[in-house]
Amino acid sequence: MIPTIGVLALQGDVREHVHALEAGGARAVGVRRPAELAAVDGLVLPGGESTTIDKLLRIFELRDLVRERIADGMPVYGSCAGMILLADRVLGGTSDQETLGGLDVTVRRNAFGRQVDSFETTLDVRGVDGGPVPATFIRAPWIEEAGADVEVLAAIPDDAPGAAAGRIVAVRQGALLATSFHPEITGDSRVHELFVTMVKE
Ligand SMILES: NC(=O)CC[C@H](N)C(=O)O
Repeated sequence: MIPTIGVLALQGDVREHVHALEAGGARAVGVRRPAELAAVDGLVLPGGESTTIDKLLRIFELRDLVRERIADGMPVYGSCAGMILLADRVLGGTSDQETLGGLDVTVRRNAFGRQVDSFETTLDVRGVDGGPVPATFIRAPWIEEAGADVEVLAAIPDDAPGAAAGRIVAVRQGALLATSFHPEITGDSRVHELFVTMVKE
C-alpha cells in the first residue's frame, strides 16, 4: 500500500519534502486545511522558521488538530524548524513561542550559529542503510537533552571542533522522527524512506 503523507504547507521548504517523499515511495500532498490533515497517514513538518510556523498553525486552526493526531499516534517527521516544533522544550526561542510537542527532548534553536555558520557534512544515521547520509545544517537546532524513551539516531562526531562535538542531531521516539538537518535538499531520499516505512508500520 502506498501511504499518503502530508507536508505542512504554511511556510518553509514544502516542495523539497514533497519530492523527497515521492522518491521515498509515498504519495505526498500539501496540508493547509483541517480536511487535508484528516486525509493523511503521516505528516512532515518542514524546515523554515519555527516561530512563524507556530503562529501560522494557530491562524490556520491546525495547531490543536495536529496535536490531537500526534497524541493518537500519527507518524510525524520534523526537519530543522520541524524538529523544534516537535520538541517538548525549546531553548533560545522567542518568549511567546509554543511547540506542538510530543518528543521528550530539549532543543536549542540556532545552536550551530547564524546563517553564515550553515554547513554540509555526512552522518551515519541509525536505521538508514547504505552508508553515511548527506546532511545540510541551516541555522539548525541541536538536541541538548533527550528523555529515556528517545532513541538517538545520529550525533555530531565527538572529535568535531567546538561546542557541536557529540551533539544529538537525529532522534526517534515511537512514531515521531526528527532531524536537525535537511535531507530533503540533498537528493538522497533515504531518511524519507525511513519515515515512509514508519508510516506503513
Ligand atoms: N532551517 C531551519 O529550519 C532553521 C530553523 C530556524 N532557525 C528556527 O528556529 O526555526
